[in-house]
Amino acid sequence: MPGEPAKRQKREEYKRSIQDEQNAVLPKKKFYRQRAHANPFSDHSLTYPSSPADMDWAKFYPAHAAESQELEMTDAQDKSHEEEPRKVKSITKKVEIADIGCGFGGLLFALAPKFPDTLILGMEIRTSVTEYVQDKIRALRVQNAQTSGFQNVSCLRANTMKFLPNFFEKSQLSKIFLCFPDPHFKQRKHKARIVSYTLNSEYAYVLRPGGVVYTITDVQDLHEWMKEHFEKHPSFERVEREFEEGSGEEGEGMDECVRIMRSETEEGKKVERNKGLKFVACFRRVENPPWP
Ligand SMILES: C[S@@+](CC[C@H](N)C(=O)[O-])C[C@H]1O[C@@H](n2cnc3c(N)ncnc32)[C@H](O)[C@@H]1O
Repeated sequence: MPGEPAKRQKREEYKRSIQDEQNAVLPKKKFYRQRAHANPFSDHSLTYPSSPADMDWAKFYPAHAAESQELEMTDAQDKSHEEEPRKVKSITKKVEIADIGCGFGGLLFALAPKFPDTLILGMEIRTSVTEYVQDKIRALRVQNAQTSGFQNVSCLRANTMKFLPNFFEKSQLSKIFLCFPDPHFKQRKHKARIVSYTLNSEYAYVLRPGGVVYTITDVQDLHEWMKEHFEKHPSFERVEREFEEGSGEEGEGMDECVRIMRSETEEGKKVERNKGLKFVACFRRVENPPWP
């Protein structure tokens, strides 16, 4: 497209101008917009740890970094006469809440002050969108330096369909959010949906017993699909109606996170403006799934 290189250059210049550790200016979304869909099956040049223990979490949550730890020398290192033991910076607590396909991060920014003692992570496949969330987190941390606000939230680029267990250990998470996932309407594209029997087994692996997967969408067909795939999975059970909807007119008794994902996600706001419907379904990780 004519004018594309100039536009790209302008965006890059803008990003460079605000990506300063001490910059408190919030980024402008218009410089980070990107094609709506990234193909989860293509080989993006993604970096990911070979296992959760190899992840440098301190880089993402610097206020929670612990002293560097020396890793014990492996036999291989000993034999190769490596002089220096490998060092990793560890972290004082582990990520417990994951927002999968976090988009521009509306949910993350709303959850961070609600769960100040919990580490929250957004995972997003689109580069520029991830950069927006990272730049906004940096600015909010500078703005809230006095209270250490937003030190508990971070975002990284990842294709969760391929690499979720590379990031999290078994039973590490207490909550997983799947908010307004891409619907992939056509039948031949259903395999790109973020919910499937196989992927649900991965969510069950990283989620602790009693932990909850939160789903919301404005596409009824996708809602039915997510319900069907979680309900038939032995590791999950649907939560109580009150948890999802509340008991009265005002949604009294509705889980706080359901309330937040209905109102604070970018897509949730869009649906609200267009007076559309939102379908919510939440599933609890059961303690001892029945053996098939
Ligand atoms: C429709 S948007 C919803 C964004 C946000 N959750 C919200 O509710 O406003 C879906 C997001 O999921 C991301 N996504 C799709 N497949 C993904 C994958 N395999 N791994 C990580 N992110 C993915 C897309 O790039 C997109 O930003």
